[in-house]
Amino acid sequence: MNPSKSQDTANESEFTVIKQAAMQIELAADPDQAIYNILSICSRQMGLNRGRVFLKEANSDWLFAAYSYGLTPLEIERSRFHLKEGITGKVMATGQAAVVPDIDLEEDYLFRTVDRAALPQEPVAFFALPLIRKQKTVGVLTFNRLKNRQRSYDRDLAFLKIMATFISEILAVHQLIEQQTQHLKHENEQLRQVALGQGSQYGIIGESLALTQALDKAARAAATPVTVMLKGESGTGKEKFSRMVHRASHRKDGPFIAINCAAIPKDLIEAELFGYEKGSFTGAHQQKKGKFELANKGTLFLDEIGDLDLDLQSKLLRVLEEKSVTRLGGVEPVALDVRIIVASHKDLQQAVNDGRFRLDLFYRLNVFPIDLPPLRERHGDVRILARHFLDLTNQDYHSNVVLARETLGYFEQYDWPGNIRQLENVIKRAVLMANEHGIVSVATIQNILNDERGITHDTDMTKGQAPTPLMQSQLTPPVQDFQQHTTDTLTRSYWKVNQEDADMLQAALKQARGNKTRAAKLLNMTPRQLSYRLEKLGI
Ligand SMILES: Nc1ncnc2c1ncn2[C@@H]1O[C@H](COP(=O)(O)OP(=O)(O)OP(=O)(O)O)[C@@H](O)[C@H]1O
Repeated sequence: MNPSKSQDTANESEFTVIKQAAMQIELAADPDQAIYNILSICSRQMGLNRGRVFLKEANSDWLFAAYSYGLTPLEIERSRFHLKEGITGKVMATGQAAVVPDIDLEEDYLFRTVDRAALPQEPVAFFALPLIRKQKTVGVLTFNRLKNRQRSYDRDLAFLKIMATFISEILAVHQLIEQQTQHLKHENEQLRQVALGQGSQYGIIGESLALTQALDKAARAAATPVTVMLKGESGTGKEKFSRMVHRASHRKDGPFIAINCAAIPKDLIEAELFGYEKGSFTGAHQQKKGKFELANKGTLFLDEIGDLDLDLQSKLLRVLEEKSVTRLGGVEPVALDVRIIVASHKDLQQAVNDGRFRLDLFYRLNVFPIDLPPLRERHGDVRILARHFLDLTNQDYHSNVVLARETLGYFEQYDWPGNIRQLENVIKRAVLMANEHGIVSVATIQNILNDERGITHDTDMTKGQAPTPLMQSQLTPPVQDFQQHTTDTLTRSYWKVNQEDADMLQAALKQARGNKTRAAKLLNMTPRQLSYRLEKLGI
């Protein structure tokens, strides 16, 4: 071949190799792969063998082969040089490239990595180039090649300088990615801790993204006087969040007053909310402050706001607009300084569309909505909550019950229509029904859930349709007064008394050694409710 033609071909193939090597910079996120590819290209296409990239070990004066091509694991392990040792050490110290034309004639060549016998018998050359970043030597790139080849040392050196630049670039980009990832991880962890800390401080347990987002919003709302609307299915923690907003706000030393608009008979709720003057209606024997007045300088939580009838809705709107309340039968308005938090498991927008909720009131209340996720969307939280409720129940019952591993798995795939309240209730019941070894099996949980099949969980928030009221027990004792009524309604939500509950009542009695007051406490009901149920069930 004529010499200039062969030179052209060599240039062309070198250019192709450089292009291939340059493309590896795109892989900088995976430096193992990117640098391995470059060292492999150098060996296979340029005859530059046993490529190694030496970097400094953290907090030591030793260099090690962080990346290599064509070396055995043992050779890689032996590739360690002190900063003052050999040619590699010199290049690291001086930042100058070194070419050893014949390693057998070079005193500083240590033969540490590869035995001489393992190399070709003919003379072998060695190249060592500094890897430079911001004028600092950060590592050394080394190769062997046969001494007697057509390509000049200068030409190989020039080519390797380009490779060293690519490798330095890859290391730098990788370091940047690592730093940024670490920074983001750190930031994420801090945010997670803040959100978790916010929650656990207020007894709100869980780590899921959906919950953390809700916690973050609640924390923001707490810092302002804004009206908050908590939206979520029954048992998702609306009351718990309302307490958090109050306690995290500057009103925390003021009163927190909660009222469940659905639990109070229609004809009594107005007096409950706004108060009344003595003699204003039959039975009003003395003046009474309403919830608004009681919540002055604090927070008023109006739960199930969607259950207020239209007439009361307009009265409520007036109070909110005028920031004052006039007791029933009174004339003097009382000025109010109250943060309002409302909650509804109903879709209030739908209620507005259906003409069941006033649009102007909706706008006044829906200033800062916070969606509370149902348990089925809080991935990972079911396990944490289950363990949390188990600990609490074990403490309360002085027991040491554990959940079988499969039980936790079963919990995770269950839909939890009654959300956290249902999970809490199921755990309490499960502790009472654990086997003689104190283990709760999946079968026990299935029995408990089967018992509950008659309960209609009101999930209007997700379905956007008219709610079906929670099934009330046929055996509900007569209501004594508002307070009792409210508490009873909350406790009763998951109590559907039927023959199947007999087992549980008996288990509680056994655990309480026949003491009904203690058994009632274990079951989260009043002694009167327990006696009533025992009587009806003929126990
Ligand atoms: N994230 C949570 N961590 C621990 N316990 C929780 C959490 N959320 C709710 N709970 C518990 O679950 C039960 C139901 O919560 P809460 O009463 O706040 O729900 P709700 O949405 O107001 O229900 P409803 O709409 O039926 O009134 C309570 O016993 C509460 O303490």
